[in-house]
This record gives sequence, C-alpha cells and structure tokens, in this order.
Amino acid sequence: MLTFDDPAISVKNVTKIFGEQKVLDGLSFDIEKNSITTILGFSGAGKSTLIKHILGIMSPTSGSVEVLGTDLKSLDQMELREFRRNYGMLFQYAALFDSFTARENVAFPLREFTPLKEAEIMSTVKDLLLSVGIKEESFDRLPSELSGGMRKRVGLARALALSPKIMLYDEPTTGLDPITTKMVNNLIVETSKDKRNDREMTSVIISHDIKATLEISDYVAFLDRGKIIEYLPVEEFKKSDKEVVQEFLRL
Ligand SMILES: Nc1ncnc2c1ncn2[C@@H]1O[C@H](COP(=O)(O)OP(=O)(O)OP(=O)(O)O)[C@@H](O)[C@H]1O
Repeated sequence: MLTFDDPAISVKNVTKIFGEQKVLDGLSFDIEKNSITTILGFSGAGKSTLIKHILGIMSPTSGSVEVLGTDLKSLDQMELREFRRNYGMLFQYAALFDSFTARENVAFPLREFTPLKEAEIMSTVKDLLLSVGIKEESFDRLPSELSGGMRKRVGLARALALSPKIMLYDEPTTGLDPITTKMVNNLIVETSKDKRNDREMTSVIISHDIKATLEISDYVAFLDRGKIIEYLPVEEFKKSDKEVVQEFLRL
C-alpha cells in the first residue's frame, strides 16, 4: 500500500455499515498532496460512500478520515461547513442551477462565501469562465442553451471559484462522447497543473470509466467490496496481477 509523508487525505481503518451491509470494510489509504488520484471500482463497490466520508457528509461507523491534517470527527457542524470551503466538486451532470446563467452559476459561491464586491465578483467570474474555455458570448446563456461539454466547463469554473485545495470529480466523463471526454480530461489535467505552480490542489476522481482516467492519473486505487485491493502509480497499476483488476482493464 502506498504511504505518503504529508497526505492531503488519510482514511484510517474506516468501516461503514448500513443495516446488515458492510459497505466500507476497514479501509485505510492515503492520497498524496497535489496528485491526481483515481478511485476505480464496479458499481456498488462503495465509491460514493467513500466520497461522502471524505466530504464529511457521512461519518464512519468506526475509524476516521483526516483531510488536510484535520480529523473530520473533531469538527462541529459549523466548523465542518467552513471546512468544506476547501473542497470543489464536479458531478456527473455538472449540477448547474437551471435558472441561472453561466455567469450567475459561477458567481454563486463567490456571493455566498466571500466578502467580494460585485465588481470583483464579475471580474473573477470572467477570468474563471475564460480559463475553462467559455467565450464571453456564452456567459449569459442558461444551462439549457449550452452543450454538455460547455456545461461541464461551467461546472468546473464554479467548482474552482473558491480555489479549493481538494477537487473531487464524481464520474466526470461518464456518458460523454469521446471528444468531450478528451476535453474534460484535458481540463482536469490543466486545472491540476495550473494550481500546482502557485498553490496546492489535490484531485480525486471517482470513476468506472477506466480508459478515460488512466491517461490522466498519477495514482489509481481499486475499490472492491469496501476494500482497496490495489493502489499503485498508474503505470504499475496497468500491470497489476490482480484478476479482478485485469478483468476491469479488459472492459
Ligand atoms: N444511505 C444508505 N443507506 C443504505 N445503503 C446504502 C446507503 N448508501 C449506499 N448504500 C449501499 O452501499 C453500497 C455501495 O453504494 P455506493 O453508492 O457507495 O457504490 P458506488 O461504488 O458509488 O456505486 P455506483 O458506481 O453505482 O455509484 C450499495 O449497495 C448501496 O445500496
């Protein structure tokens, strides 16, 4: 198992039980700061449950999750809400507000969580949208007037608005055509690299789209029935001798 001196995320012996079902089973692993790490697994393996633990939306039945050196258990609800400003998240369907334009969607977290004045917000929003490749002519369009790929870009701009230290991607390319998948992958890498220069950003991708994520990951973990059964730098992961991993790689 990979270990890191100063991990961004440290999952320590986490078990999560729903009724009779053990969904996470004594899970322990670290995620390196400033890396792109993908957590792969079949449907039902426990990926979403794990992400919810990293976000502090769910608490473990036993064990602990440390993010940026803080044990999430030690935070009360108010502190946890404040702590979540460290996170950015891009969901499968980008989850934009339908009745807000692209500009308003990206402005939302800045209005909600920062003391910035309107002119500063508008200038930050412009920079963010341009940085993900949205042209000014599209700033005032509603999500329904944008393509799927453009919605992802706007979703990414919104997720980056508060300069997150931890960026979580939940199935970022599932259901997208190959060209849009490539575009989203490039954006994930560019975003991660950009941020590496001047500040910290760790990217965690949850996916069952192995082909899309292998190209861009530094590390890959394979979650199977609540346990990490393989966790390696990407090139070594491809050569894993675990039967279930090879089965997954052949899909
Ligand atoms: N709140 C809950 N209450 C009861 N069971 C749950 C709850 N959340 C998840 N589960 C169960 O935990 C198991 C793992 O679910 P989870 O959504 O974490 O898997 P996943 O790997 O993300 O799957 P998918 O790729 O299909 O999203 C499933 O059997 C699910 O039914």
